[in-house]
Amino acid sequence: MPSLSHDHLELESSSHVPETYRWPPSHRHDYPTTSTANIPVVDISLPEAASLIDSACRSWGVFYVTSHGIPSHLLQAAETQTHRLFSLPLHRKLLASRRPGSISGFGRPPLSAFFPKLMWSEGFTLAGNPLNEVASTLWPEPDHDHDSRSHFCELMDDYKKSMRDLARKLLRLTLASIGGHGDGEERVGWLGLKDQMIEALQLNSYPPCPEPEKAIGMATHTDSGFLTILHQSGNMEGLQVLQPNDGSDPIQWVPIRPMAGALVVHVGDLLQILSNGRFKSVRHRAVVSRSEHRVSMAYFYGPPSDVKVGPMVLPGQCPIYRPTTWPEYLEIRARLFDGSLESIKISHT
Ligand SMILES: O=C(O)CCC(=O)C(=O)O
Ligand SMILES: [Fe+2]
Repeated sequence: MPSLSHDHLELESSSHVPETYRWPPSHRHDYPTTSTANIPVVDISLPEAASLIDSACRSWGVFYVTSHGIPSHLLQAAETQTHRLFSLPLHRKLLASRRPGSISGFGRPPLSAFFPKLMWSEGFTLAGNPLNEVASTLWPEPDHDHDSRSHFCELMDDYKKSMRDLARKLLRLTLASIGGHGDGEERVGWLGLKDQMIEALQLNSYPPCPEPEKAIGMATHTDSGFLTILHQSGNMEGLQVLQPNDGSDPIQWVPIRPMAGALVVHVGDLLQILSNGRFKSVRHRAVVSRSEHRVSMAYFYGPPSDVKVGPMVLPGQCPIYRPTTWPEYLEIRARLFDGSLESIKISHT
């Protein structure tokens, strides 16, 4: 496989999509794309927010959240920082490359390993490592880069804190509807382990593509944690979700367009496990544009690393998944990818 730097040069300078990025039509057009669909919108200030979330997680596995309390200037400033990071020279970004076995750093998304072609994107994962360590790699000159560094750290810190609070609120509302009679939260001791919940911030950059119909920004996948909160560049399409097949509608790709004042929330695999299959993790992907440079910021939220997540079941129900920790589940995904949830199903025959 060509080196990342070589790929990147191709990405930046090409007037066509090189072979290594050219996806077979069967991958890109596996299902038709629709232009309209009623993606649920949940105003979390409403008294009925928990039941709206329950319905959204059961039907779509994705929803827009409004009244989330995160100021638009913070979202905008974090987006600007993301653009700044990706516009750094390649050699700087490569200094912060993801090391083997690590989640953090610059590079292709780990899910690349499961696809025969490369994706038209760059990613940067901020997970666990101190922000100033990352920032001093990207902006190494102590005097000249001091402001860039501290600005980046302050903003990303604020952004992560706001996302953490929102994710916690959303998870509480979600738990109210599983495990019976609103007692979900008391039945999961780990939600009290506030500081040990695991988070990761994934910054994605999708440069303009000369032949967008031949490339894919991010291939079809589900997210692995409980919830993902996604902010995307305003007025730029890219994210699509696969409409779940409820037997009546055909399976189709549905664009999740940016909505002013709203963030996008995805149900991840661990929430599907926790809810014993009541909620479905949403399959999604990102497509690219001929003229626009889109960025997105995905905040992943999950349990403390040593907590086994198993189904919360009502009396008389059987658990359909065996308990797993997030790191164990990531190991399974690294081997089986799409088959991971199926592989931890309990057979009751
Ligand atoms: O860029 C997007 O809209 C999707 C990003 C995504 O799915 C991810 O980072 O897991
Ligand atoms: Fe995702």
